[in-house]
Amino acid sequence: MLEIRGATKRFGDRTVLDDVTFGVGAGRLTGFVGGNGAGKTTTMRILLGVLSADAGEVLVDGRPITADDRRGFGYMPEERGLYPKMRVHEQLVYLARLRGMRAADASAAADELIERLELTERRDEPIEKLSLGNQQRAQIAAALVHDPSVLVLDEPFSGLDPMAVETVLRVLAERAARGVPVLFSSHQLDLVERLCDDVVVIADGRIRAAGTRDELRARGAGRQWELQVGDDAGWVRGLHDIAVIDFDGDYVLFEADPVAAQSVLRLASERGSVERFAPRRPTLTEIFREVVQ
Ligand SMILES: Nc1ncnc2c1ncn2[C@@H]1O[C@H](COP(=O)(O)OP(=O)(O)OP(=O)(O)O)[C@@H](O)[C@H]1O
Repeated sequence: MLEIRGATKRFGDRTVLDDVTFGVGAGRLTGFVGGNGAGKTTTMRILLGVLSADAGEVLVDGRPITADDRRGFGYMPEERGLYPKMRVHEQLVYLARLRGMRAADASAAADELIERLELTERRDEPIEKLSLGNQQRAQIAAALVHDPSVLVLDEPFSGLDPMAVETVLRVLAERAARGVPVLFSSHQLDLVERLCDDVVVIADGRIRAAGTRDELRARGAGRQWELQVGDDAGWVRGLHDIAVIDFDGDYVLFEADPVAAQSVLRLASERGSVERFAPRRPTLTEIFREVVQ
């Protein structure tokens, strides 16, 4: 378990992180979402120790983090940092050796990742000759090659095509399944919604929501309702204490408190058959919009 507690960071007189607290559980894929300038990169740099916080602490398994813990981390920084002239396999072996791996193990780990990330045909090409998407895959391989105990990845999916997203996701999910806490930032809420076990939302340097993906979605549930009736549902639009969001013949999506929603259901069943009546769980994008307001 990786945790950050009460982290505050100021640049000059600007507070860019304000009492940031959240955890990344062992074996959990945790998405870190927030708009431009929200504080994701700054938080990740503090987790990695490349930036120090003005207040707060970073913990591993409940105790203060050490330099030794950090040596075991895998990090994909915002400013991608591979050597342009080095060849992919050579680069990965070099990085793994820096982290103390034996030459044969480093080479085997590099080859395994090259295969898993579908870079086999680029194995011996210099990084600078690769397409941007392939450079990104090589970056991800660089973060993983020394078999890290924790993974912190800044926008690992940006610039990847949908097939590459799936490939990278499989590799990350596999690491998480081995018990590694995985934190990654992303602007792509649809991706986070699909991929993550847990979600942390940051805006203006403050954590606005954190929890399992399903908890977050359930939090927003209970206000929107879907009703499908046997014939025309137009009468719902004439009701007062509800707000119709979407209407299509025999279907209506509306916002209402639970009591008002129940009275809509009662009216509907008095009028005829009710095919479906259920609360609608909002998407992560909707939750995000709401919590960052
Ligand atoms: N070294 C610095 N000096 C001054 N301000 C900084 C510095 N680094 C970051 N900031 C400011 O801190 C705020 C948070 O930046 P940060 O890079 O953490 O956001 P982010 O959520 O990663 O954004 P993005 O999604 O755009 O990368 C921004 O307003 C940024 O301008």
